[in-house]
Amino acid sequence: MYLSSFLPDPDTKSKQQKVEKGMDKGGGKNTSAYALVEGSDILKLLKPRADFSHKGTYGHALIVAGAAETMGAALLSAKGCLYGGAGLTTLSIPESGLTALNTSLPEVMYLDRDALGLIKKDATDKYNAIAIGPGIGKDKQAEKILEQLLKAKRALILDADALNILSSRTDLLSNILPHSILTPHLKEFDHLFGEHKNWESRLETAVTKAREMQIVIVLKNQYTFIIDEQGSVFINPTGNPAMAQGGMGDVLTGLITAYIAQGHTSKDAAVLACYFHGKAGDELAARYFNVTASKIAMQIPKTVRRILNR
Ligand SMILES: NC(=O)C1=CN([C@@H]2O[C@H](COP(=O)(O)OP(=O)(O)OC[C@H]3O[C@@H](n4cnc5c(N)ncnc54)[C@H](OP(=O)(O)O)[C@@H]3O)[C@@H](O)[C@H]2O)[C@@H](O)CC1
Ligand SMILES: Nc1ncnc2c1ncn2[C@@H]1O[C@H](COP(=O)(O)OP(=O)(O)O)[C@@H](O)[C@H]1O
Repeated sequence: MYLSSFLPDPDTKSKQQKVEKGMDKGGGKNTSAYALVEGSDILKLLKPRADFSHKGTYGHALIVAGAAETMGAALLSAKGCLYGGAGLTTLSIPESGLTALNTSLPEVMYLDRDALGLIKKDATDKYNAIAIGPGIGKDKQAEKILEQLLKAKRALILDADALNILSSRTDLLSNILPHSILTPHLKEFDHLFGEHKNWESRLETAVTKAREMQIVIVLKNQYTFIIDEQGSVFINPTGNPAMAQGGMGDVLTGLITAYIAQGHTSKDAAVLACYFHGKAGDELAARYFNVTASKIAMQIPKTVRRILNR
């Protein structure tokens, strides 16, 4: 299989560039080999729910998201995290969203925005994973929250408006810690790292930036590319156009956060989340013409169970 099969550009130089099957064959330090994620890779990464385990075993995730008009993005991320199996999920939203949170997701806890300043360095507080971005907006207040979290010197999952803020505050990029995960779609990526004429050059930049910053980049599209800290590129084959609806990325962010909370590395968390997100969408698309983001989140435990039972 060739790289061009996974790119929307009809005419790309890399037509003859081979994509290997199986994650173990990912590109090394100085190569740009592409590896296709397969179900067998996912089975190797999944951690079973162990006997005698409890909520503490599966980590505590914190998601900083939402604003008055985009509270839905926060709720969808929290839903992704909850259904992704985090032991505990806490959502930091504006207080105006509390009733919506308590009525729609009673399992999820709330953290006041003012308490974000208490997040400690080096994971010495109770959160095993921290995500910021879905629906937080791009105003000064959102910028301040992002700056504050970056100061805590923790690896973060950065999505949506957090990426938009970084595009206009590029000085903050140097505060992103190694093993952080950036989840841009095409436009967010180009705003952040410059305009690209085609996907091949966009991918090259993603590889360079992931290596330079020692981060994981989840470059979202029909086939999402996951680029790890060494610049290895993993292509996610799951997902379909029935999933092209708002809020889908918010759920993905919650899922990634759930897998980090459960102790996976940044690359593995991103690979697992993208695979299951798309696979849930594929299962639903067999029955529904289009699938909503909420439905994807709720399908995740069934999808994971099915794959484990294979
Ligand atoms: N319920 C809620 O509260 C929801 C809240 N949300 C939250 O709101 C915030 C802003 O989100 P947003 O959708 O307004 O802006 P953003 O995602 O930057 O898109 C802007 C434009 O970019 C383009 N574009 C996007 N994807 C593309 C792609 N893959 N490939 C190519 N182009 C692509 C497309 O432009 P077009 O192609 O239509 O010209 C699109 O119109 C953010 O924080 C998010 O989390 C949403 O999640 C929805 C549910
Ligand atoms: N046609 C498609 N095929 C497969 N996956 C898709 C398709 N359209 C969207 N998605 C997935 O949905 C998500 C969209 O993310 P994003 O653009 O950030 O959405 P939002 O901001 O509305 O939450 C990505 O994970 C992307 O891979």
